[in-house]
Amino acid sequence: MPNELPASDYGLHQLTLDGLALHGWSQQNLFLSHELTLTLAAECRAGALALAGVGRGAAQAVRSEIRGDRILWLEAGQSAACDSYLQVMESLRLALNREFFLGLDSYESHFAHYAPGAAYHKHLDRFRDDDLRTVSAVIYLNPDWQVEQGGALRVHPLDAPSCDIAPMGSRLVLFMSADVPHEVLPATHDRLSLAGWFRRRPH
Ligand SMILES: O=C(O)CCC(=O)C(=O)O
Ligand SMILES: [Fe+2]
Repeated sequence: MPNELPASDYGLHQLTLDGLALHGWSQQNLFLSHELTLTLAAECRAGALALAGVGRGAAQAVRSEIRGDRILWLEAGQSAACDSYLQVMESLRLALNREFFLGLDSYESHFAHYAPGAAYHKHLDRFRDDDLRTVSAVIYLNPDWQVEQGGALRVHPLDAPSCDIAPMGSRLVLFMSADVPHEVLPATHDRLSLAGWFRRRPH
């Protein structure tokens, strides 16, 4: 297809899309280039991240016993690396729409830093008053992560036993925001990521 950006330096695999359709979630290693992952990790470390809230709007509150990460929302133009990442995710949005006709029309994303011991209890990525978040995407920014360091994303698919995914650098995880409960287990080391949500058009 001419005029189309590659999904990333390493490319989106058809298997990743197939897994999402079949099981409601999937993962792919080496989704971002090593170089882009390192640059984004450095920006995440240097950024002014703030404790994340739980809930939405007026009901939002910091409940660090439920959710212990610090976050920084991304804006277009904030850095060349963030723009490269957003471009990769734009290609992913188009691929998801082409494959599944989801009508995804935007993407929102933030850096996240879980300090050692921080966790995020089991939840769904949907708010009671906002059902537009459709596909969740997490990319990890930890180049030398060891499984023993913990910090797994534990997904709880409806039709299968739960599964732990280590937050390895450049790894992408996709899941259906409304269908797949998940949690972040505490780690012994700083755990960096970019978390984001493809939103569908309101009906
Ligand atoms: O970092 C992860 O693995 C998942 C984060 C998450 O569930 C969220 O931010 O909603
Ligand atoms: Fe989540």
